[in-house]
Amino acid sequence: MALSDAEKAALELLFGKIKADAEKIGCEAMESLFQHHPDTKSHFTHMDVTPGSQDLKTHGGKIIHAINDALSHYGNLQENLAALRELHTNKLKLSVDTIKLLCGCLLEVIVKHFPDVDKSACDKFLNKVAIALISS
Ligand code: HEM
Repeated sequence: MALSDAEKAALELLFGKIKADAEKIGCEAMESLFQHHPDTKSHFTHMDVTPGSQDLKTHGGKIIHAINDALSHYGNLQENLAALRELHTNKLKLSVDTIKLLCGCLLEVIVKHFPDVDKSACDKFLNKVAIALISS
């Protein structure tokens, strides 16, 4: 189901705050991914995956900015995420289920930092991003 205007507005407000701490929050999501799903580390052998490493902060920041950008282009998600879809589908050969693992970890981290978040709207949006990141 599509996000309502109210849900989208609330998420924009939320991501405005998340963006201000993008590296920290993105890094925590990556740490959670590796903790709960250690197999996913195999995609990051070229990075320092030690918790709190600069690599994880930089990469985490990129993820948050990409998701925030996708929210700004919500009506046009497919086009906005075309380059990242090419990367994650064709180059990295990830499945949508693997992408959703990170979405789940990110949601957990967001709830920790912003307990009042509309969890279901956030989950709905992250799910749409996951689907748009992988072409079947
Ligand atoms: C919501 C989910 C995700 C988003 C928004 C996302 C976003 C991104 C972004 C923005 C980049 C950087 C692209 C660039 O530098 O041009 C990237 C790279 C990458 N992503 Fe994802 N990603 C997601 C999920 C995942 C998952 C679950 C994995 C693996 C388990 C993964 C593996 C990678 C890898 C290996 C790279 C290349 C890293 C590098 O060499 O710099 N991504 N992703």
